[in-house]
Amino acid sequence: MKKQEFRKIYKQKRNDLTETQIQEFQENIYEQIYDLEIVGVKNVHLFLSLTKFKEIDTQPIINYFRSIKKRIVVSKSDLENNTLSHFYLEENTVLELNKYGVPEPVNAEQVDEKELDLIFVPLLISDELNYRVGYGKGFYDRFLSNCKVEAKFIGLNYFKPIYQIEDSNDFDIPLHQVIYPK
Ligand SMILES: Nc1nc2c(c(=O)[nH]1)N(C=O)[C@@H](CNc1ccc(C(=O)N[C@@H](CCC(=O)O)C(=O)O)cc1)CN2
Ligand SMILES: Nc1ncnc2c1ncn2[C@@H]1O[C@H](COP(=O)(O)OP(=O)(O)OP(=O)(O)O)[C@@H](O)[C@H]1O
Repeated sequence: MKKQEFRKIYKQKRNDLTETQIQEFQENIYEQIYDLEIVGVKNVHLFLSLTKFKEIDTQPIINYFRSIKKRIVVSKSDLENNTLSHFYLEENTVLELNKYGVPEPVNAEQVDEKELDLIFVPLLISDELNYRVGYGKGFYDRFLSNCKVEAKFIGLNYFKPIYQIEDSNDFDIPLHQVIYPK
């Protein structure tokens, strides 16, 4: 199957999850994150959840990394070019919803991609080679292609990877790992 079909199916599957399933899946995902090896990690990039699409709530992950003194970085979308720029998220950073409903920082210090050590990536579905399907604008493919080679990309999903996305292309950057409920 191709990206477009997977996108439709997994948007629907996510939408169909019950609140109880979501709670249970999230707890399992958080536990796996708390067990990650994070030697040498200073700056952790996270997405701020789009609640209308029932994305995994990243706030507990943010709280965890803060508690162990990592700095949190989040993005702002440029909707003309489908690119992201990145900013430190502090306790007092003001957030505003963009056109898509993604919370974004308004008064924050910018961070270069090359400063990021660990990047959590939103996705609808991934495959056994860790290629991903997102909402189809290529934001993360552009972003990850500018990160340093030592940076680690970890996808977060409620669903187990499928065998293969048939139409992955040269722009698609495979993730190093995908965390899903086990
Ligand atoms: N939390 C979060 N932030 C993120 C992403 C993400 O997947 N999750 N993105 C990951 O790349 C980028 C935003 N990408 C998005 C792309 C499309 C839509 C969206 O609402 N699409 C509509 C169609 C709108 C249109 O085509 O104009 C839809 O799918 O119904 C939302 C976010 C950057 N920030
Ligand atoms: N590095 C890049 N430079 C130019 N175009 C790109 C780049 N990466 C992706 N694109 C283009 O962006 C479009 C969307 O890509 P794709 O379908 O892989 O999105 P996605 O990974 O599902 O979405 P997202 O990353 O926003 O979650 C495609 O037309 C692709 O060719």
